[in-house]
Amino acid sequence: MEEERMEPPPPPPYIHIETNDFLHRRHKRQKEEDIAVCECQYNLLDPDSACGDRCLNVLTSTECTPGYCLCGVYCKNQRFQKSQYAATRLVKTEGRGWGLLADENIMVTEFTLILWSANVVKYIQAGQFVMEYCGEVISWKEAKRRSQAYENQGLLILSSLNVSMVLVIEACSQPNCETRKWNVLGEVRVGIFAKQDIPIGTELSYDYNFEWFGGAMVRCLCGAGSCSGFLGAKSRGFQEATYLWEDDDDRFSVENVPLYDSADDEPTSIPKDILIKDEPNTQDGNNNTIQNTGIPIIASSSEFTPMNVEPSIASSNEFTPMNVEPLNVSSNELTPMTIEPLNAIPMGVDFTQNGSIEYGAQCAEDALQNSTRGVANLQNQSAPRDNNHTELVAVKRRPTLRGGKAKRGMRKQLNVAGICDRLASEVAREEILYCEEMKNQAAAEIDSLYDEIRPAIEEHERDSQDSVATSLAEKWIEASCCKYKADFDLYASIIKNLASTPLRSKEDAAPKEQNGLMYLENGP
Ligand SMILES: C[S@@+](CC[C@H](N)C(=O)[O-])C[C@H]1O[C@@H](n2cnc3c(N)ncnc32)[C@H](O)[C@@H]1O
Repeated sequence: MEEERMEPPPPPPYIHIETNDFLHRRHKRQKEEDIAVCECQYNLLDPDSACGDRCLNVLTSTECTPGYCLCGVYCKNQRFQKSQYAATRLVKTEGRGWGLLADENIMVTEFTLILWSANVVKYIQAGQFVMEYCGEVISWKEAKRRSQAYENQGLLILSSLNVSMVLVIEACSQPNCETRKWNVLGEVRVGIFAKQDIPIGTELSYDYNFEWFGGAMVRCLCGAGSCSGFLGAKSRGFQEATYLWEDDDDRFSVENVPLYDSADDEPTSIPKDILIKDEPNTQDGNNNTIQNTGIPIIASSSEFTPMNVEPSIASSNEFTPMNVEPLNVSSNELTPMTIEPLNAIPMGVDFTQNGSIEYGAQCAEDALQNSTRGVANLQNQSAPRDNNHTELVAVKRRPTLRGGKAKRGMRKQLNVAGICDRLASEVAREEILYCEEMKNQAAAEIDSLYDEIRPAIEEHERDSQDSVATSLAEKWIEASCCKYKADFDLYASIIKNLASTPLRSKEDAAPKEQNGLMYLENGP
């Protein structure tokens, strides 16, 4: 990175700017009650006393407000306001256009913060302020519009003559600088700070955290060992465009990010009195385990075949055979079943024409629909073969689109009432309906919470600087977890009961028609 001092060729004409230009709103005025006043008092013998590293404002990345800081003109915590930049100079780089060199030794100072109350000593590194990152401040909407326009043009055009020197700093995967946000007179401002000592003559760099929206892919020439090859290569857009994606590849979907060890969870939130109704458990220890070998499972119509679902650990690409243990029970008996928590994303079970079973990771609704269909199809097969029974049909996977977004639109509405209608056991129906009620409540709660936080989100999007309050974020996370848990409980309950509860006989349950579709038919 070290380059010899030489006179650079003249750069193209530009106007050097040192303030932000707000395009979508007025500049914020700091209210008096929002002014943070530190406790520093200037001591001639200790220059660091005037808002140095121990200043409460410095420690919270807030600049002191002139007229309110007791250190007056000695206050050292007004670097953005006074444009106290490090000395730099332009340099023409090899293949990367113009860059910026340190024109003085830029230092990282280390200091100690003592948290007296907890008696904890913590070291914090404070890098020297290099310069402010300033330019046009635009709304998210405008940012999206511009990125779309750049994408359409296939290139990035900096059409403005107004240039902050920061715009010349190069991208690097092992940069010597970083960006930090500071609160300056009520506005958030972004600065470039040294991450390490930078000797004079060294080129400055920081990680752009560049979001790639499409268009040209720019090869990164930073030369760092850990370089990812292209500008924006770490961004989602770039990765989606360059990785090989397959159906059901849910790498980025939120559902698949393991957040906690579910072994610590309570098994279910369904009240015990609903789960343990005193219907007899007729499981008789039948050990006729059928391994799934692709042979269709055929049972007589009077037999009810509960499924024993073993806990399975599967990635979306792995095939996990499932043990199906047939049990002979009379249609009036209920065999409750325990489903162990799955250490995997929800499994979709597709029954195909040749009787083999396909497993695939899908979203919970998809899994449920397929399981429901699978069980219905399985039961179709249970009647004698010579009576024009509906054949098992090949289940075509719906295409999974990138990012999981489009999948949402394709989800089918779950017909809980229809499923319940087919079950002979009152307890099973009650349990499923209870779970549905819980799911609806959780959905209503998250909807009303969204309405509550919408103003904060909109404000956040407008200003792109005020964080959503932690308490709101916590509420949101809690409500989301409740919603996921309620969803899971409902699906688990349906799968369990479909697998373990006798169906109502044809006489009991006339086929239900909805929107021209027959649900959960047991055959003619
Ligand atoms: C913010 S500008 C930096 C100033 C630029 N060098 C110039 O002369 O205008 C970002 C552009 O610089 C180039 N650039 C910056 N860092 C780079 C790197 N590590 N490898 C390749 N090109 C880089 C890319 O063309 C990028 O779009």
